[in-house]
Parts: sequence; C-alpha cells; structure tokens
Amino acid sequence: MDLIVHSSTFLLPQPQFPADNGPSLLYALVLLNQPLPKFTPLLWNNARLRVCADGGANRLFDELPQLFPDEQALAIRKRYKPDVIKGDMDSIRAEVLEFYTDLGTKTIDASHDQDTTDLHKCVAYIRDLPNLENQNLCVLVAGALGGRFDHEVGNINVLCFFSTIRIILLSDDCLIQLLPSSHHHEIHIQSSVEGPHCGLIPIGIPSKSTTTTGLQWDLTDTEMRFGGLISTSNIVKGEIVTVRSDSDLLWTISIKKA
Ligand SMILES: Nc1ncnc2c1ncn2[C@@H]1O[C@H](COP(=O)(O)OP(=O)(O)OP(=O)(O)O)[C@@H](O)[C@H]1O
Ligand SMILES: Cc1ncc(C[n+]2csc(CCO)c2C)c(N)n1
Repeated sequence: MDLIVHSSTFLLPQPQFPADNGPSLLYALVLLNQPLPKFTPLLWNNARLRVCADGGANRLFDELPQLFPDEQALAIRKRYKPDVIKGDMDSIRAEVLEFYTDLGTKTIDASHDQDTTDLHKCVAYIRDLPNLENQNLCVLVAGALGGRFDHEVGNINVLCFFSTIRIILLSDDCLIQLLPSSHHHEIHIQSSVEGPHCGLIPIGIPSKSTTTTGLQWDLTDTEMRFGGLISTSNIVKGEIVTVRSDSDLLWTISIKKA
C-alpha cells in the first residue's frame, strides 16, 4: 500500500518554507464565513489560488485590515484580492461584492444548488480547474471550526466527499484532515507550530484495526468506534507519527498560539 506524507509546512513563517522533506504541494486557500485565523496572511502568501466562500469575502474585507493596524485598510484590501468568490451569495454584503468585482475578482453565483454548502461549491471549483489537473493540490480551509455545529459537520463532510483531494480544515486552535484507509500515513510534526494534543477519530464507519507509532497512547491493531473507544486527548511524542487503518480516520492536532 502506498504512503502519503503529511507536513504542516504551510504554517511555518516564509523563510523556512518549505521545510522538511515532505511533498511539494500546490496550495489553494478557501476563506469561510467565520473569524479568520491570525495566521491567514501566512496561508495567503503560500497559496497559488485564493477563493472566498460567499460570506468569507466579508471576513476578508472586514478582518484582514485589522491584522495590519499600521496600514491603510484600502491598501490591505487591494493587496489581499481573492481570485474567486463562489457560493449561493446570500451572505456576502453588496458593498463587498462590488468592491472585489471592481478589482477584477471572478464571482460565481451558485444559488441554484441548495443541496451543497458554499465550501463544497468552492472545492468543486478548485478540483475542476484545468491547469491544476496534474499538480499535487492541497486545499487549506480557513475558519472551518468553531461556531455552528451543523456548519462544522458540513465542513468535515467535505473532507469525506472529496476524499482523494488533500483538504485541511483550520482554525486558530487546531487543524483537521482525512487519512484515507487507501494509504498508509506518515505525519511529520512541525513542533514549533503544532501539537502536542492530537486525536484520531473514525469517520463514516468504525475502524476494526488501527495501528500507530509516535503517540503517547499508540494504537496496536485497535478497534475504534463511536460508542466505544476513539482516540481523543492523545499526545504526539515523536517527530513523526505513522498511522495505518482499515477505515478512514480524521487526524486532528492542536495549533500553537504565536
Ligand atoms: N459558524 C460556522 N462554523 C463553521 N463554518 C462556517 C460557519 N459559518 C459559515 N461557515 C462556512 O462558511 C461557508 C460560507 O458561509 P455562509 O454564511 O456564506 O454560508 P450560508 O450558506 O449562508 O450558510 P447558512 O445559510 O447555513 O447560514 C459555509 O458553507 C461554511 O462552510
Ligand atoms: C436534507 C437536506 N437538509 C438540508 C438542506 C439545506 N441545505 C443544505 S446545503 C444548503 C446550502 C447552504 O448554502 C442548504 C440550504 C438540504 N438541501 N437538504
């Protein structure tokens, strides 16, 4: 079975990027309608494509200037111009839509589809871009956690729906990604910015057998299911965590305050 190497180098300050011997990835950033993480400018600079999910554009417009209090808000808004705004467009304010449209941002009104979330619509757009086809794509999602639980679960469902795309849900406090059972996984821990608290959670179906190394409470051919054992409040011990499982798992790890 093939191995996937994971490494949160996108959280490292630019001079060290890319740090270890992890894969060379092409990052796309999606901003959601939630308070933006403090490290959003870092993600922005590391991304090749920047997309706002509907009301995520309000967050960019309102909150990015607050991260640069010594600079003029207009200058910051012009510097942080999204490539695309996509969604059902019921949350973006008219002035924000007009501002970014005037700057040349592409807008896609997908209000006809009331069965998928704005994040789903944005990831589908990124997946279907022709010139990203052969690239090693990784979608970073800012503002995905905290707030309404139905939205959080909807965001996790996007990980499962697009299970062959690397997608990482981020907040100021933690990240979540899917570890598909189709591969073995090696997670290179960036201990300056993440850890030590972590979790491994079966998603969709129980896991009959999960085996890990590098954790304080390693699993050895262990069963995990809701209503039984799941691995929360675990702690990263080594620089590398390995995971192999017979079913898909969520990996979550805490993000350190700057
Ligand atoms: N409280 C939240 N917690 C987590 N994610 C959120 C939250 N609010 C919004 N999002 C994410 O941001 C995206 C865009 O948000 P927006 O408010 O524009 O969506 P919406 O379709 O108007 O939501 P709804 O109609 O359900 O309130 C959502 O698809 C979701 O992924
Ligand atoms: C069974 C079922 N439950 C909820 C919705 C509502 N819904 C799900 S995603 C979405 C778009 C949000 O931007 C909306 C309105 C539905 N369609 N089907």
